[in-house]
Parts: sequence; structure tokens; C-alpha cells
Amino acid sequence: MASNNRGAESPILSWRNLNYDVKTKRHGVRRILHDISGDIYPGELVAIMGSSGAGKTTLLNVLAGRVQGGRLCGDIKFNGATRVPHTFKRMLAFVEQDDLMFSLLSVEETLLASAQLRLSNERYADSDKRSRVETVLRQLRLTHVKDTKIGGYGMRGVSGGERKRVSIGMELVTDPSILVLDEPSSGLDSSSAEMVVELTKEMARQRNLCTLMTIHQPSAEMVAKFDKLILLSQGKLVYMGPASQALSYFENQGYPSTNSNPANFFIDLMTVDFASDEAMRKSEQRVQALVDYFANYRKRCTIENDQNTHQHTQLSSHKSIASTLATSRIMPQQQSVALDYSPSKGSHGSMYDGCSEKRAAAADTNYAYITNDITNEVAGMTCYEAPPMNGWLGETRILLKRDWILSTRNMSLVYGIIGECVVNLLFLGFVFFQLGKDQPSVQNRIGALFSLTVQCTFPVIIPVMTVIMTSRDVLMRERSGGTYRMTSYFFAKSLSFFPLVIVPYVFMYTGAYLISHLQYDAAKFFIGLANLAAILFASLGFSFAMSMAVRSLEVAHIITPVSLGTLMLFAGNMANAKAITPVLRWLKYVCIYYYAYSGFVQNEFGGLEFTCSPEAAICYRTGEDVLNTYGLNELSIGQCILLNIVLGAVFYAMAYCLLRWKAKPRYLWL
Ligand SMILES: Nc1ncnc2c1ncn2[C@@H]1O[C@H](COP(=O)(O)OP(=O)(O)OP(=O)(O)O)[C@@H](O)[C@H]1O
Repeated sequence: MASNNRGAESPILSWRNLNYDVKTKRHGVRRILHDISGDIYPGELVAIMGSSGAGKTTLLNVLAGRVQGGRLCGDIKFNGATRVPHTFKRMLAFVEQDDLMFSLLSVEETLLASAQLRLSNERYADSDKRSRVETVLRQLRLTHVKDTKIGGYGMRGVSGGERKRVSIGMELVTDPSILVLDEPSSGLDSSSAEMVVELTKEMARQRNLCTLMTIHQPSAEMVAKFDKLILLSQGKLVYMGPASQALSYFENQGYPSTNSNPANFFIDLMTVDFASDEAMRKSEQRVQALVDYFANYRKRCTIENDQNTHQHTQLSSHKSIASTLATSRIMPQQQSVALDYSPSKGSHGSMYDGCSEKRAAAADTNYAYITNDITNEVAGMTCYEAPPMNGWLGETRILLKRDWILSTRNMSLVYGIIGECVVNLLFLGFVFFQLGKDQPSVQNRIGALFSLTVQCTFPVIIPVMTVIMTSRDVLMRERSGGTYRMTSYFFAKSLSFFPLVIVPYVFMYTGAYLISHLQYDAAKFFIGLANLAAILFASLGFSFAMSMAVRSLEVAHIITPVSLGTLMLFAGNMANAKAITPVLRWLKYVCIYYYAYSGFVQNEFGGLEFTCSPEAAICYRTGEDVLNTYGLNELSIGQCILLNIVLGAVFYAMAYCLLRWKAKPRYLWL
């Protein structure tokens, strides 16, 4: 439980004089956050509010250490000390606005995977992780839907509110010290949004968890649940203090509430009205006055606190604020109302926390900005990569289990591949039914084997690539949190696809082999299977490389058939493998079709003898004649199989490098 005697506690997160600039093409350098300072304490539920574009998300990201690019100045302390990226990121849980989860996992499976991957095996036994999940399910009122799938596009799952609670639960299972939520109410109806806020408040109290969220126009009931509000306008601080005091704060400045919902009132007050030049001028003046008032108030509080520190005098919050405002020459008209701003007993909620309580004043002396001007210090880009929690084998086992569940529950993928294999078996088998040894059977064998080669690429690559690309956002989220190693991800993901693909294809190959009556020979049959496995491996590698290389699914769906269609020209079927234009001939060596087709054709034609009718103009007497004519005997079958495995491995390596490069988290760090 959050302590009632918070005066003894120090802030868990403090920030001073934060300024954040970005460079824009049109306006040059633009300041997004202006001189923002504040503190939050364990057990507090804090909301950042402001109109659209006020800088809420930016502030949240800065505090969470997630801004990329730009220029960041100021000072941020975690538990009174400079933040260390690795430890800080482990203690902070960030719930993004979009609930990125696997639609095919159940609520419980989602939370369990999060706990298993993100909690150390050394400190937590599997049973501890499971009981932690049970607790979170109970605390977030999710027990009744624990077996329901998350759901998503075109698939009914949990409700929006439940989905958001699962997102929160995925973070809570890791037992963080700070919970940060970006717009947790967005897209939810009012009762679901209220429940989310209510539960986060409960969590904050029960776990002494500091919770910080951005929120858009919450209801009056929700505002009442917050301990503290941070109100921003145009990147500047308009108010930071207890939620319960905010209305009187503005009323005492001459802005009595005109709205039954305080949030709407605050937003109206802080929004610049662009309706007309006059309205804009007036509203900008109002906002600037509010910002100036708060800045002056804060300045005086700091001076007051410095004096207090020197005199070793413990003043009560009432006295502190009263004297601060009584000596204010900037806002003399506010003196009479100063006492109204005092924080309630036992709360951190002064108007500006660094001001009212002695402990905070003492803590402030740690900040560089008091003794030196650090506003010119620019934070460096920190390449932060959290070490994964568990060993390679442990995390690969968990990922493999999760990926296997995801692959086998993906009915469009499973039935798609099985259906495609059945259709191919029937067509391959019956179009090329019971091949004989005459001259037409030469052409039919060539056609059957080329068709088989092609069928091992398109119908594998396109669906697998689509599945990987649609779950790439989850991968990026997990990756940025250092949830697991990239090698574990690749190994598990590929291994989960491989049986799904290989089993139906072996069935298809065997069926087509028997019905078409390819050479009945055990050795040839198994060599054909090895060749099939090699091209399927290469195709899976190609899917991974394409998924990582191309950002958009639509573009990938265009580029993939075009590139495969082009590669097909070098297979040795359409163009003679030995007679391709010399400058382009090398392309057959990076062509999965060439190796697979050459392997299949050599395996089938090797040792075959054909009959010739007297009237035939061209006659192939042996399989070797065919191989020589088509130029497909340059490499041995073993080399073809091996080279397709090598190509597959190269594709995987390319995918791995692309992913590491793209998903490398680089943050501005203070
Ligand atoms: N990297 C950036 N480059 C250019 N402009 C930026 C960048 N980051 C933020 N901004 C601008 O800074 C302002 C604040 O953005 P931010 O997303 O923090 O606002 P917000 O209060 O969260 O808005 P909303 O409620 O609409 O999400 C916006 O005008 C935004 O366009």
C-alpha cells in the first residue's frame, strides 16, 4: 500500500528543466518541451493532460527514455540518482497506445509468455511466474476471460477495455516500479476507460507503483481518481499539483470552472483558439499568462526552499506557500488565495512538489541545474540494448512453444498450405499421369518437375511472409524491451514454420511421385525428398528476408512475385542454363529455382532410357541426353541440395542483419 506518511519518501522520478527540440523542414528547430520540471512518488497516479499537440506523448517518452532524434536538455533522476539505462528500463513498464499482441493467443497465454520471457529463471520458478499471472489476472478482473483469445482484425476476441487491461497486465507481471501508459483510454467507451483508470489506481496503491499516463479528456469521475495532474499547453507547464486542487488553482487566478467536467474546462483554458486572429491572440495571451504564473510560482518556491535549507527550518506546506505568494510582486492579486493551494496532509500534491516540502527541497540540491547551468548540455544518443533475462535455450523453448501455437492456430495458413498441397498433388499426379518412356514423357517429366519446383516457392513464401509481417510490430515492441535475443526469435520462428510446411509437401511429393510414376527407386525417392526440403528451407529464408527488407505488406506482395518471376527465368527451364546471356548467367547461382530444378531433373532423368518412334524428328535416347541438352548437369545433385541450404542460410542471415539494424533501439538519454 502507498504510504500515508509520504513526507518521508523521496520521489521515484524527478526531472528538471527539460527542453526538447526537433528539427523540422519547414520551421527549422522547433521546441516541443519548454523548461519542464516535476517529481512523482511511489503509489501516485499522475495524469498528463493537454490539448492535442501539447506535448503529452513527448514528455512521457522523454521520461521513459524513448525519444529518438532531436535535442534533449535537462536532468532526470531515478530514485535520486542518474538513470542507468539497463536498470531503469527494467524498472519501467511502458504500455503503448496501440495494444500490440498476438490475436491468436489467449489472455492467459499472453500474460504467461510475458512473464516467462521477462522474468529471470534464476529468481522465479515457473510456478512463481504462473502464480504471478494468476494474481495479475485477478487484479485486472480478467480471470473470466483468461481462456478467450485476444482477437483482432476479422476475429472476435476480448473487448477493447479487456484488451487494454491485458496490455497493462503484460507489463505488471514484471513487477515494475514505474508504470507509464500512453493514452490508455483511447478508443474505449467511457465505462471501460473509467475501469482502466480505476484499476491502475488500485494497482498504484496496492503495489506502491508510480503510475504516469497521458489522457485525453477524461470524465469528471476519472479526474477525481488522479492524485496529481500535469497540465501542458504548447509544451509548457500550466499546472502540476494535486488533481483535487486544480480547479481552485485556476479559479483563484480568475478562471472559475464553466464546465461540469474539469478536464474539459482545463483543456478549454489551455487551448489556443485558431478560429480568428483575435481569438488566437487572446487565447495565446491567456495561455502565456497561465504558464508565466506557474513558472513564477515555481521559481519562488525554489528560492523559498533554498532559504529553508540554509535556515534548517521546517516550514509547514501552508506557511511555505503562503509566504511564497505573499512575497510575490508579480501576482500581488493572488496573495489572498494562496492558502487555498496548500496540499492536503499526507499528499505529495503541492502545486509544485519541489516547493512545498522540505524533503523535496533537500533532494533538489542534487540537481545540476541549481549549481550549474546545464541547459547547454545535450544528451547523447544512447544505443540501449537490455540484456535478455534468460539463457538462449530457455527463451528459445518458450518462443518455440508460443510460435508453434500461433502457427498451428492460424487456420488460413494451415488449411491454405494443406489445400494447396492437395490441389497440386491431384493436378501434378493426373496431368502427368503414369508417365511412360516414350518421347512425350520427356517433356511431361520436365514440366512436372518444373511445376513442382515452382510450387515449393510461391505458396510457401507469400503466406509465411504475410504472417511474419503482420506480427512484426509485436516483434519490434518486444525487441525494444530486450525481451529476447534475435537469434532465439529466428530459430523459434523458423522451426515453428518448418513442420507446418514440410509435412504437407512431403505428402504432396509422395502422392505426385506415385501417381505420375516417376522413377520408382527408393534412393531416388529420398534424394528427391532431400531436394524438396532444401528448397523449402530456402523459400522460408526468402520469406524472412523479404519480411525484414520491405516495410509495407502491400509493397512486399508486389515485389515478391516480381522477384520470384524474374528468378524463374534462370531456373534452366525457360532459358537453357548453359546459354543464358553471359552477363546475366551468374544470376542462376543465386537462384533457388536453378538448384532445386537441376536437382529434381538430374535425380529423375539419371539412368532413364526412352523409346524413339521412327517418325520422330528429335529423339532423346537416354536421360543424360536430356540433361546435356538442357544444360542441367553442371552441378551434382548433392551440390544442388547443399547450395540451396547455403542460399537459405544466407537469406536468414540477411533477415537477421536487417532486423538487428532496423530494430536497434537508439534513444536520447539523460
Ligand atoms: N519528432 C518530431 N518532429 C517534428 N515534430 C514533432 C516531433 N515530435 C513531436 N512533434 C510535434 O510536437 C508536438 C507535440 O507532440 P505530442 O505527440 O507530444 O503531442 P500530444 O500532446 O501527445 O498530442 P496528441 O494528444 O494529439 O497525441 C506536436 O505538434 C507534434 O507534431
